[in-house]
Amino acid sequence: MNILVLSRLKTDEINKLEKSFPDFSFTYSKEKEVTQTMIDNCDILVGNPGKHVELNRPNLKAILLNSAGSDYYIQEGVLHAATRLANASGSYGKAIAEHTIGMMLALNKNFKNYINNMHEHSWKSYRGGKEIYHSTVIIVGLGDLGYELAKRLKAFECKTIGIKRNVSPIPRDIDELYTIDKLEEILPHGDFIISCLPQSTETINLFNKKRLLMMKSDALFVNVGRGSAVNTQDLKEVLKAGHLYGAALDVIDPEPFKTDDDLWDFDNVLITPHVSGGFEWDSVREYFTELTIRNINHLIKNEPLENEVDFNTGYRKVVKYND
Ligand SMILES: NC(=O)C1=CN([C@@H]2O[C@H](COP(=O)(O)OP(=O)(O)OC[C@H]3O[C@@H](n4cnc5c(N)ncnc54)[C@H](O)[C@@H]3O)[C@@H](O)[C@H]2O)C=CC1
Ligand SMILES: O=C(O)C(=O)[C@H](O)COP(=O)(O)O
Repeated sequence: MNILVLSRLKTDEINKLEKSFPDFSFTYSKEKEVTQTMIDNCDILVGNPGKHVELNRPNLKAILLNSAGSDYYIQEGVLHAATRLANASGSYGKAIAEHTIGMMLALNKNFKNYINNMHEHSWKSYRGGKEIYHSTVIIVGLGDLGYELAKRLKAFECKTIGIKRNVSPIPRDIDELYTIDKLEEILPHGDFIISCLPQSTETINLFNKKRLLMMKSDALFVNVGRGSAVNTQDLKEVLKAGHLYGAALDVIDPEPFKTDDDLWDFDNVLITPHVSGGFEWDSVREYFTELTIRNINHLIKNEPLENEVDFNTGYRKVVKYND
């Protein structure tokens, strides 16, 4: 079996992977440097190849993506019908929970202003702010990202409300769980609304003007899922009208975000360039390496893959929480 690895693993993780499958041959490449010959000679692809190579090839038994999102790969004709697809959900929650709490605090506690003021050596203070303590946090798209966040928000004594597509048993650290049809009923109750939604036909533009205005006028909106869930123009209009405490966006539509857009200049907005989860974080690489080993073993035994992507919904068939 030939395994082509594009993911940015470190030496220890590569050794672990190779030791688990001593009879297999491993090839490594950077995502952008992968060639068609490499693709055509491999059985299992680990990572996310770019659009410059043709993936609709019968030799590809499986692609084990290193992203949780699989938006591109599920499109009609991108993969051969025989190719199985798994995503990397479970890998990113811990890193993204820290980033999300960091963004919340940066806006709530005026850190964004204080950092700006340091450039001017200014002692100016701000009286306003917003506490996370005892607040109600609504997590829309409750999967790995949302659950790892909820777990950490319990240290702030928050009430956590999860919203997902299908009903399931209520996970620990989630106080209330609703399906997406209840979104409009729930939105007015949140002090913080966190979108962890995948991109799908159902989620594109979900946060439009009407739903943004349903949020409390001092709610903080955070997006760490996919930018397409939020109508950027509507968000700008709502913020300009003085509604919402602010917005923290690690993902935004479009990406990269236009340099001349005035949203960059809003005092109550924090934008990070889609960096909350990444392979520089140990937690991400560690989980992903173990997941990859488990999935190659599943392939050998012809078993269903962990995180196998459902081509209809665009995310994994079974959502598991990692505790
Ligand atoms: N900012 C970043 O760097 C990253 C962003 N992501 C994005 O976050 C998404 C979520 O990742 P995970 O939590 O790992 O996925 P997951 O598969 O663990 O959870 C996704 C959750 O979203 C819910 N969902 C899907 N469609 C929905 C809908 N229409 N309405 C309500 N809920 C819906 C599902 O029920 C599921 O519980 C990924 O698909 C990816 O697009 C993931 C990793 C990194
Ligand atoms: O896993 C995801 O989904 C993400 O957003 C990653 O952190 C980055 O994914 P790509 O931008 O490489 O698809």
